[in-house]
Amino acid sequence: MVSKLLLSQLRTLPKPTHHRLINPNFIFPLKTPSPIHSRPYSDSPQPQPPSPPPPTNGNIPNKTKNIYSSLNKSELAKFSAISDTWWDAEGPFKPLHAMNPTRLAFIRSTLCRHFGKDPYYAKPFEGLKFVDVGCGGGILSEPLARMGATVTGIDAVEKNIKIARLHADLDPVTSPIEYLCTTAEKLVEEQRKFDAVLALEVIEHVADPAEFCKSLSALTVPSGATVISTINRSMRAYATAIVVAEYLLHWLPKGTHQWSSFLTPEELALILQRASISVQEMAGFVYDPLTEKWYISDDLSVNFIAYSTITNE
Ligand SMILES: C[S@@+](CC[C@H](N)C(=O)[O-])C[C@H]1O[C@@H](n2cnc3c(N)ncnc32)[C@H](O)[C@@H]1O
Ligand SMILES: [Mg+2]
Repeated sequence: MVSKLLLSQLRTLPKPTHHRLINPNFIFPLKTPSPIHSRPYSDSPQPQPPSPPPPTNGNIPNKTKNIYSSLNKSELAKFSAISDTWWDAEGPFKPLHAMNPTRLAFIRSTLCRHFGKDPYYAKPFEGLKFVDVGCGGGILSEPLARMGATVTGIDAVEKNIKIARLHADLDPVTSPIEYLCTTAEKLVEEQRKFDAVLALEVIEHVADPAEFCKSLSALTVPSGATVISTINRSMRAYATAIVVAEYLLHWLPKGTHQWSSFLTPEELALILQRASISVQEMAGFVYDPLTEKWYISDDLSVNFIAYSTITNE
């Protein structure tokens, strides 16, 4: 009976496919270092890299301006459909709520070290400007604001930004958060700069991770830091983050993640390096089903996070 139920759940499971970075149709300049935005950012005409490959998988083409767009329409539709559940700790974002204390511990420790702040102080990030790229309903932006940061939260889904705004306005400590429905590349065009740029669990949902990292780099001040988390493209991640989390335990809606969109830690480090970002520290997040808690670990095989700095070339 149980095995029949499991089989019926697994029948619709997609098989792992090639990652887009190794997909022959995906043009990734492996040999020649890609031209990177100049720093400081200038909107005067710059030598332009060759046009990106035509968007696939629902990516939104930007024909009018010929600028890169990180938007992947089908990925955004998934988040739009569940936007009203952001603050339901038992809903589809349960894993992010559960992971939040652990990832905030990593952020507090690495960024306090980076900015020479006291991690034991209640508001160590006072005086620093942070941008939370792909902020969703604000479950990371809010604790960052509580730790004293001046936070801008951006998301491409309008409904997410509305939820984030409503929730932040419930508390005077979080109400100063600036929430914008926009993209990292648009903020780059506006020449916005931040001390720390965070994009947690977003890169696996964007149209082109390498270009996305260049935008994150361009948003970071030269002495700043970036923090990126995602899921490793390992068989273990396929088994746990997709088969178990989506198909067996229903923590996330089926189809939330495409295994082929995951990056290995090495691939992430490589595309960050090409965006003038140098990884300083990586850590894994491991779930313990007995305590139902997430822990920081050296095991990068499923969920992992990277703290990086800007390289001054
Ligand atoms: C898994 S959620 C992560 C939310 C938040 N960073 C966190 O960890 O709590 C991914 C978010 O990224 C947003 N997103 C996806 N692609 C985006 C893009 N190209 N630009 C901005 N936001 C994007 C989605 O709308 C969604 O809210
Ligand atoms: Mg994700």
